[in-house]
Amino acid sequence: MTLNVAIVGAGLVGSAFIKQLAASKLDVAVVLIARSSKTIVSMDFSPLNLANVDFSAASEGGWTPAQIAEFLSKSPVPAVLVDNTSNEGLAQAYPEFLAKDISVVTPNKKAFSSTIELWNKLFDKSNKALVYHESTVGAGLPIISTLNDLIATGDRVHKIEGILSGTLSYIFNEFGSSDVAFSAVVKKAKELGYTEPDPREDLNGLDVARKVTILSRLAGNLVAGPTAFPVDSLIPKPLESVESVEDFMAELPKYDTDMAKLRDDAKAEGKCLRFVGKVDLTGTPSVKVGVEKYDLSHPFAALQGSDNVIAFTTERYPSPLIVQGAGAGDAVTAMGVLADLIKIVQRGGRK
Ligand SMILES: NC(=O)C1=CN([C@@H]2O[C@H](COP(=O)(O)OP(=O)(O)OC[C@H]3O[C@@H](n4cnc5c(N)ncnc54)[C@H](OP(=O)(O)O)[C@@H]3O)[C@@H](O)[C@H]2O)C=CC1
Ligand SMILES: N[C@@H](CC=O)C(=O)O
Ligand code: NA
Repeated sequence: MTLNVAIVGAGLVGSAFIKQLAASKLDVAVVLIARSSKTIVSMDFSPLNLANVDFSAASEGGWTPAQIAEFLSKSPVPAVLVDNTSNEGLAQAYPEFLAKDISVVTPNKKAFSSTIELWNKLFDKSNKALVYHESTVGAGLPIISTLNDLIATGDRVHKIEGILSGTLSYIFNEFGSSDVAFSAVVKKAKELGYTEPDPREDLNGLDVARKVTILSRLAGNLVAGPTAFPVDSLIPKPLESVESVEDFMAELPKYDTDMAKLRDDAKAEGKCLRFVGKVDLTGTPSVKVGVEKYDLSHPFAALQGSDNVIAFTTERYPSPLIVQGAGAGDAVTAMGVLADLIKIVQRGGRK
């Protein structure tokens, strides 16, 4: 076996990742699979059987990030943490893994949009372990790799602009093109697996703000974090203090007419609504996230389903380089995570 892998998180993305990994026959041994309260582990590093992941047989009790890092540090071959959770604590612990030469692959945006101090630790040149996070922006679409390649080869980014949320793309595509209620489309986006575990993180703009923070930082503009620039929220004011997701979803239909008015006003102008993120580095750097109106002839108006579209305007690409396609969903997100793991295997698990 070339590498030992711990998979933390076996929800929508994690389960799809396990299926794709099993089918890929990649030369790795999965030695730990964890959910929040159950952990399956092979203490002697013999490979777990991915065709039969049975949490019912696992003993109760989740492992802490420190326990997982300690276990992987004993691996006789290079080890990789695949974090398929949206957990903040695990994200904050990546430096502990990197310090033990354990590589990290993840679709979890939390670490990369956290403090600059954490960002610097993740990308410290002295780390021997590797960090790949393609699915943190645009799911499996080649956005992080494209931006990294542009920069590594000496291009200069002028602007990055796009629709970066699969959930909000789906909502505005569906809601904008029919008379369906806003709350019904939000519910459907959740059922389709596009939303964050808590869909309010999509609706309040924070998920897009996290992605824009990551893109801005990779382009060299080290914004302090996702709350350091203007972000529009689609959460009705009276629902901001609602505690549970269930109560929030139950209350949302009361505000359908407000959202319908926004849509109908845009329609009356011959326009449509889109939720966009922008990084502009042409003068004083600026970053923003919010709802904008677009002419129906604009490429952003013609998206389908959960499509994302990202336009990079650079010195070499004054007519922007555009990446477009499904930007959320279990299979397309897992594909980005697996492609990252394959890169780590190809590099032998170390820099
Ligand atoms: N869904 C999508 O389209 C996309 C998702 N992502 C990202 O992928 C990640 C996963 O999303 P998704 O699969 O939809 O989320 P889910 O809620 O379906 O799954 C999350 C999984 O993480 C587990 N988990 C949470 N906390 C811990 C912990 N402390 N220790 C161990 N396991 C834990 C949960 O355990 P349990 O099963 O016990 O609840 C669950 O299995 C998120 O970071 C999301 O932002 C990125 C791009 C697109
Ligand atoms: N909730 C996110 C999932 C991918 O990052 C989205 O809708 O884009
Ligand atoms: Na991506």
